[in-house]
Amino acid sequence: MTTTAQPTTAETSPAADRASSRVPRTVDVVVVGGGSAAETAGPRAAAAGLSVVVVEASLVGGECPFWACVPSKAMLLAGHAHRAGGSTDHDAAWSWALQRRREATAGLDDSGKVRGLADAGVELVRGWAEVERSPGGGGLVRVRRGASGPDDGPDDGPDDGAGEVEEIGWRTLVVATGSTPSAPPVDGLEDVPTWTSDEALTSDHRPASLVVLGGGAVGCELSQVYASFGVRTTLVETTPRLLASEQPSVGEAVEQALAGSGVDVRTGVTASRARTGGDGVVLELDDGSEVTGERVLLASGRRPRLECVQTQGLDVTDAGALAVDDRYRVLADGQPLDDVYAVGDVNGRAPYTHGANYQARVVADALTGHPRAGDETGMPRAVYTEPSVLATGLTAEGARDAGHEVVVAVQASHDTGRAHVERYDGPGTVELVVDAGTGVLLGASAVGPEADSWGGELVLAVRARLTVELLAEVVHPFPAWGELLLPAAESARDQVRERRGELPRPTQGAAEPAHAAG
Ligand SMILES: Cc1cc2nc3c(=O)[nH]c(=O)nc-3n(C[C@H](O)[C@H](O)[C@H](O)COP(=O)(O)OP(=O)(O)OC[C@H]3O[C@@H](n4cnc5c(N)ncnc54)[C@H](O)[C@@H]3O)c2cc1C
Ligand SMILES: NC(=O)c1ccc[n+]([C@@H]2O[C@H](COP(=O)([O-])OP(=O)(O)OC[C@H]3O[C@@H](n4cnc5c(N)ncnc54)[C@H](O)[C@@H]3O)[C@@H](O)[C@H]2O)c1
Repeated sequence: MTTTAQPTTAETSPAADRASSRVPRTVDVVVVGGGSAAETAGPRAAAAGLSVVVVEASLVGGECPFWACVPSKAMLLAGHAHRAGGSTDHDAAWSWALQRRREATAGLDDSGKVRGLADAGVELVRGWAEVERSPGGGGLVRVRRGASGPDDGPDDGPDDGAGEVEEIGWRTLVVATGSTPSAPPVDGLEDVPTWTSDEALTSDHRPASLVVLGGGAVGCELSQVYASFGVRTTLVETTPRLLASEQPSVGEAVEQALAGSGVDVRTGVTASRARTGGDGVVLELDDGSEVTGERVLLASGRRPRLECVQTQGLDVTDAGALAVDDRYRVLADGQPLDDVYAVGDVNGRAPYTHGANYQARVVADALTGHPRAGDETGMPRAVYTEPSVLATGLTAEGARDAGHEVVVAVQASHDTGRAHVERYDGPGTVELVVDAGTGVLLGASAVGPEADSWGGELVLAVRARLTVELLAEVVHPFPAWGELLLPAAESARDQVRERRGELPRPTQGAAEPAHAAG
């Protein structure tokens, strides 16, 4: 991300502050990083009467509204509409998609969000923060005004305080610095044209062809975006299937959907070398084959941003995230610190906007005198391809690792009233992971049109630790997509009953014949 934000009237004025900046003031809470997590935690703490400063080096709102969730969804929806319309005028459709993206991202203008913080009583300081902890608790942040990164010099924008260092004392620190794209170790990659998702979601350029490296959420979503607008798109994924951390039915269904959108999906192969040639870039794969494209889109994961606390003796997980306990207090030498929290992507536990927001709510409660443990049971994982994915809770492997004996029910069906009405014959897959003894739903995934919405029922079921006995009795309105859940719930229920030696009830089937009339 390269954008450096300019100050607005809602921010503290560096000129006015210059004198006072020599005498550090101390506030109750400093939040480093002004993304989703900060936008949730900051106003809640301020509403309780705490003095709160948010330090942001780039745009207030962080990744989600400007470079990630929002532009990618705008492009996915535009691409879906274009495919559904059947037009081959990709130029016109692309222009319209860019227009939709600009509207959705407010043209990369964060002034509305800046006003939101100010209205909530949160002070914003623009610049790059570095943290220092004091031995007795609390500490300082040093903010280099106008700098957007650790190695950036001051910019020469209208911020006449650019380059100044302001010190602000904190009683409690919340690290909410997010994550940044990480490039895989592929020889020659630094010498060929590449994009990260940040660049792909801000560029107006529609390449003739693209190689997407990585088949996680970013790779799947952005492959479908580009293929929808006529870009020859190849997706390369090391593991044997897409979305490999989910149950197998998820990746299989999404692969079918991407292939249907024109993506050439190559799984089980790793890029070993990149060179210029072909359409621009040639990527040599470890099975001896090659793929080419105008450029490579790096969708191979992200790493937490720890620069601001690097020298402060905080514990880091094997995955490079700040280690936290279940109250999101940061660990040092294995012990939680009472005055340092980490929320959002930087702790690596639930790297989604809703994950950041949930953790921030838990921490805001602690800051305002109501400490509690976070419970991420049922945290949803959505992928907004068409059809979309909603997964929650444990996979079968995760459940077994946690000591459960599991039954798994998988149902792939588009035989519902809704599919009939919408003439939909793509993937419609529900997979349930159930504790074999108790029948409690431990994890679930759904792939189908609008699964991100109707799959919410599975999120609630896992969070509330409901049984499949109950789930199989839930009635869905006809003709709603939610009817896809019934066959899987009944199958899981019957498997659990069989194990207990009880006779299975006769299943009724999700697809009532009424929809087939005529
Ligand atoms: C392409 C893409 C699509 C995505 N789509 C979705 C989606 O649809 N749904 C979903 O839930 N999630 C999605 N995500 C994930 C989501 O964007 C992140 O989980 C979320 O933005 C994390 O919020 P955060 O507050 O932890 O960090 P961020 O939003 O990254 O905010 C951190 C902020 O900290 C600032 N910062 C860092 N270090 C410093 C410092 N030293 N000083 C000052 N400021 C600093 C950064 O400038 C940044 O603005 C997507 C991610 C990508 C890449
Ligand atoms: N809808 C959403 O909520 C959403 C959307 C996009 C991203 N995100 C979040 O953004 C983060 C980053 O997503 P991501 O998809 O970049 O990361 P990821 O870690 O989920 O997936 C990266 C994939 O790249 C593959 N890979 C790594 N090196 C490779 C190589 N050399 N060749 C081929 N494949 C390689 C990995 O096997 C993995 O499957 C995640 O935390 C994700 O949850 C969320």
